[in-house]
Amino acid sequence: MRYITIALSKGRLAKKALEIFEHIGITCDEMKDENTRKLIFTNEELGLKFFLAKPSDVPTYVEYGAADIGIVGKDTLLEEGRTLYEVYDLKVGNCKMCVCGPSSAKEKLQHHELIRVASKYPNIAKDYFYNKKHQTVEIIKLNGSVELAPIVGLAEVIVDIVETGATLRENGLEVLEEICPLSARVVVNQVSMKMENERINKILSDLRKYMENC
Ligand SMILES: Nc1ncnc2c1ncn2[C@@H]1O[C@H](COP(=O)(O)OP(=O)(O)OP(=O)(O)O)[C@@H](O)[C@H]1O
Ligand SMILES: O=P(O)(O)OC[C@H]1O[C@H](OP(=O)(O)OP(=O)(O)O)[C@H](O)[C@@H]1O
Repeated sequence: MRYITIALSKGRLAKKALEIFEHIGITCDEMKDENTRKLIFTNEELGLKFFLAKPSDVPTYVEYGAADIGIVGKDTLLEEGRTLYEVYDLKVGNCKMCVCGPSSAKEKLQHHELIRVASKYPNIAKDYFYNKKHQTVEIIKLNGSVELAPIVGLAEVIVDIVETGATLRENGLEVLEEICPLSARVVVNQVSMKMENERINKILSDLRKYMENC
């Protein structure tokens, strides 16, 4: 029997995803060992393989069929723009994508001034400013600690994830505009959905039943 392969996003979402899979009888104890350097894990009994990948790579593995199913944040899906089926909202990892900055940047946004926008998510930032707001801005790609950008004068505002708001508060920044809500999604390779329909649909319907009873 062919294995069904599931790609999980390393970091925040992996633990939450593994917990949900455990509730529907899909376990992978080996993967919980935080000291392991192993990259791929097999549950022979269930005919499943799991692997952990960098969140931004999960949609790539799923689009190419190296993984049949993926668990990934909506932010990553929007940013990567891959061709796959987004089938289910797991309603965990809830946060939102926002334009943030010091309160002094509010007016610049309102007056559509030519500002610099720093983000780990340049495509989301472009889509928001160019297509939704019809505002010309300069987008600067960063890889983390994006809140630094307005503090040190690299950009007037940032486009980033806000969950509790603590990072913004502690750095004298605030949400200036909300772009969209985010959460973890289940995605499926388009060919696998047809070729392995029965087995994939069983996993999806078990997930759905569990989530409905939460
Ligand atoms: N407070 C939060 N900050 C960032 N991401 C969050 C938060 N809450 C939930 N998420 C979700 O978790 C995912 C990111 O997880 P995590 O922060 O562990 O990875 P990362 O550090 O962004 O990965 P990378 O190594 O690619 O930079 C996001 O894609 C998002 O969907
Ligand atoms: O609203 P909060 O609860 O403070 O969470 C939001 C912060 O968490 C994330 O950063 P992360 O910890 O992933 O580090 P990074 O900036 O290096 O990506 C995100 O980019 C924000 O900075």
